[in-house]
Amino acid sequence: MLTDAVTTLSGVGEKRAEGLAELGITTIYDLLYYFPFRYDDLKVKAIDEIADQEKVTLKGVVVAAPIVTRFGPRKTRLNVKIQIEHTVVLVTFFNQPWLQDKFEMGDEAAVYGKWDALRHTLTGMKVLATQNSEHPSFTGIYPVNKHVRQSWLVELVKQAYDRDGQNLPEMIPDDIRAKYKLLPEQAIVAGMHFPQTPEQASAARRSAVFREFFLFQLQLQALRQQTDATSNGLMIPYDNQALKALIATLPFELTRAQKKVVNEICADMKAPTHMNRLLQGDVGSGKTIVAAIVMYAAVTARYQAALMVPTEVLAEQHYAKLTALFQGFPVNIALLTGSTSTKDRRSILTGLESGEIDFIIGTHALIQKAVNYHSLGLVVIDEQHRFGVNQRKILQEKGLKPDLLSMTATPIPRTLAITAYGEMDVSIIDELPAGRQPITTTWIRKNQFRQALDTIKTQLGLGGQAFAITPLIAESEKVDLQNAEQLFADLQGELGPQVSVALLHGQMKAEEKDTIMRAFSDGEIQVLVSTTVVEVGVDVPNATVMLIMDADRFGLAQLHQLRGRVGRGHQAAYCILVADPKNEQGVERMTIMTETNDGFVLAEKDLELRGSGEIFGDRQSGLPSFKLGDPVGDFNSLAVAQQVASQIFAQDPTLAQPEHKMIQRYLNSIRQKNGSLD
Ligand SMILES: Nc1ncnc2c1ncn2[C@@H]1O[C@H](COP(=O)(O)OP(=O)(O)OP(=O)(O)O)[C@@H](O)[C@H]1O
Repeated sequence: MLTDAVTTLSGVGEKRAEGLAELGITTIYDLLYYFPFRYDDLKVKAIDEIADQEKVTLKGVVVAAPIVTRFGPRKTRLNVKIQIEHTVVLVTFFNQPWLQDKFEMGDEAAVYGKWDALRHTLTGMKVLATQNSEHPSFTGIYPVNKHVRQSWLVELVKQAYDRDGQNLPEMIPDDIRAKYKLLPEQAIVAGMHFPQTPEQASAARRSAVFREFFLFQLQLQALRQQTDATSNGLMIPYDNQALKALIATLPFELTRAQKKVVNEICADMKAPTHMNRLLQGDVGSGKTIVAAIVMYAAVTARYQAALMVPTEVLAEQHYAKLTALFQGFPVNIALLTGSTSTKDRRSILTGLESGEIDFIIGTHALIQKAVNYHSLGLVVIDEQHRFGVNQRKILQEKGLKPDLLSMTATPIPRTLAITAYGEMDVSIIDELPAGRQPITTTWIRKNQFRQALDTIKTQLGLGGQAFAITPLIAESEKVDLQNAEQLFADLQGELGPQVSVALLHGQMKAEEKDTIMRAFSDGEIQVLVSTTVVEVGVDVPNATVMLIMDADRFGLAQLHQLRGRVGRGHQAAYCILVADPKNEQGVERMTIMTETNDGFVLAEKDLELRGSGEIFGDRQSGLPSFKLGDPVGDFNSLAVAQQVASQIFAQDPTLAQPEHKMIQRYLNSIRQKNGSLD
């Protein structure tokens, strides 16, 4: 059965089951829908057919024995020459010295890698068996981990498919499937896992992407139905005088744009309709204070307000800020995250239920089953694309259908926003607070690193602080950490012991991260070396330098977010991108970063470049992330899925018709899965 555990398949022991669970696979169904993220075409090609940078397999005779050389502290290079007809090709493998044993002079070798047409060299990625007729030449590559290897996973999928592939329920109703020429489920699964040709894979992908969007849109529709059902939502009659009193205590004047959006949001909250509003504002435009003001509005009308943010670092920071802001005001604020102690948690839960706590700030800990609210009237979600629809839905159910305000720093076009999030109103903060100095962005090559050091030294001399960021390379946490540690050591060495440099990374305990962030915020730490845990929302106005290593590995939206961590005070600020881009796109991204500070311009460019699937890690794109589909590249599919899902709900609101039974069951199962997050 599809609901059986993967352990019912042969060969799945405890360790492997654990490894699979880490990948989100616990049942046969999960396994069958765990798709490759790309395909490698291992077919051997002739040299003159290969395009520059294309990934290909070359087969030839080893004509020079392999040589391993070391460079840098822990890096190696393995060179081997193979002859293909009359051409000798140099193949280089980085950091895989053990492959040396795979090459014998005079033997035939097949190597898969990336072709450099100019130099006639191949950067090797893997060595293939030369007689591999039983292995298909077109193979899927899956995200895996140390207990789950590619080849084993493929075998396991086959086993599951042979056993249960014919039992897959059809999620997409027949008429829709026929109308849009979509494959049935079994064909989707087979085509995604075992395609013979690129064409078969892309046909399967087309249907699989639609299916993914369709299921997502069904959830959006369910959420919408729920909020519509209370056709008159909450009326929050806030106390305008109290708001004015709060605003009067701020150390700055609100910008015109901030005043405008506060008015829009407050009017919406006061109206008897349900609020579903998106607040867009570029990095540093002052969204947090807007959130604080409208949350206070809810409190003055005796409702509770919740602020949900994507990381603990951010939750801590907002908590500290809001606590300071509301000193002297009758507001009881609490913080709830995954690392809140059991004792504190218990008293917070009691306080929320009794209504004693007015404001709660936290991560997705806020939607755990055990959390009950007394009178939740307003929910603010920061960087909503980091949360799933269902997580939003659960938070909604926890209150009296509270008003909802989502915040994002990424300006996405309205049609795209609506299609990706459902119908909503949009408020925009279109100006930055007065007195901000533009950030000067420069792009340097790695061998010009000295220049970056000079800027950092000068800025530290002026009393400023610096961030130094290394990218997350999802394939290996170990390498990420190594890179960050190396940069930390380099900077400490260069800047000398009188400068306090600290390292912050994703694998640290929340408490540790928090202590470091606080010390940086208080100016005790001058240089903070970090993996991208500081990317969103961190606010340290005294920081004036943002150094980003391997900047070409980031997408534009993410670079803009990172850059937005500086230039938040009155001093001039600098963003230094260090990168040796490997292709045109990388060069283009670096260049445009140096040309504009405007988030809107960058967002447009980002969407334009995304189409080609170039961007590395798009968590900052402001859009929900899908396993397969790309809301930009596959926009049409997303739009059709929305249309179809909304028609289904319009015709059959209770999903009682037989052809919608599967959909109803699916939505219920999702609900149960996420409803028990504890
Ligand atoms: N009207 C204003 N005048 C001066 N400073 C302001 C104003 N509004 C906010 N600030 C300050 O600007 C900084 C950035 O504000 P905030 O953290 O709210 O930005 P944000 O929009 O949330 O940015 P991000 O998306 O980068 O997190 C803060 O230090 C805040 O105190």
